[in-house]
Amino acid sequence: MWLAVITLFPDMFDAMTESGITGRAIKRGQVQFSCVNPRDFTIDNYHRVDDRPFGGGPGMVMLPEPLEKAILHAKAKAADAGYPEVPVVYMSPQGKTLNESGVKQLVQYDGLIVLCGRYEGIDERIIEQYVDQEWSIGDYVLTGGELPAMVMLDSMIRRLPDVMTDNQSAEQDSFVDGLLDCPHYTKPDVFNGIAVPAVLKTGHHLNIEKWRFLQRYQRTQARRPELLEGVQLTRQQKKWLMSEKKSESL
Ligand SMILES: Nc1nonc1C(=O)N[C@@H]1CC[C@H](O)C1
Repeated sequence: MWLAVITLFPDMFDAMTESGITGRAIKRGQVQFSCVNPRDFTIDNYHRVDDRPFGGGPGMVMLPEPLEKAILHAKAKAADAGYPEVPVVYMSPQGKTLNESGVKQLVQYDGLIVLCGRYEGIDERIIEQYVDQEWSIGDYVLTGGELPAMVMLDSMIRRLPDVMTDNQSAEQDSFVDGLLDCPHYTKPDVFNGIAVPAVLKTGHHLNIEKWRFLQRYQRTQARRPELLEGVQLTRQQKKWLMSEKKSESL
């Protein structure tokens, strides 16, 4: 996957490119990643990238010209790399709230240009002319779009084929089928007097699968009941649920 991030703070992305599973995917060439800094496209002596908002009010707004030049530069780089049609995604609280289905949609693209705002945001005319999708990581305001971009890109990169090894599989993640994740345990058998649930040590894979499903269903029911509306249970899961409800009613 070809990725370019337009940001005034490219060094922030070292957290994603220099370590972990995302860093490994980039080093392996599974992801081509680069940053484009709008400040490199300024023409004034002060390298201005922002100015005061028309109509007054607090804060500053990112100037459209450096952003336009940075976007066009990123599009040209993508085309040179063999990706002529790369969507531009702008991270903003006004965007659609990112969730697992949004990640699944975004990771289908061959390439993406991610635009990170700062200050009060960017000139609206850039959004109107160049932004294809606006995405938000939640209803709160941050100082910049860089952390939201890293959150979104992290969730996308881990879903690319062969990025996660078998035992890091993304298939059993939370939300992958609409349910929250089950509890996880590792050594030691007893920690601070609390033992690992016995079923997990039986080696009986079907019983373990049943236990994990019931834990996920009950945890979702207790913490995020609204998620259950979109859950499609398998025949086996419905049977497990029925038998659990019967045993509870006894
Ligand atoms: N929540 C979010 N999800 O994506 N982006 C944000 C976010 O708060 N962006 C900041 C708003 C002003 C500043 O320009 C950057």
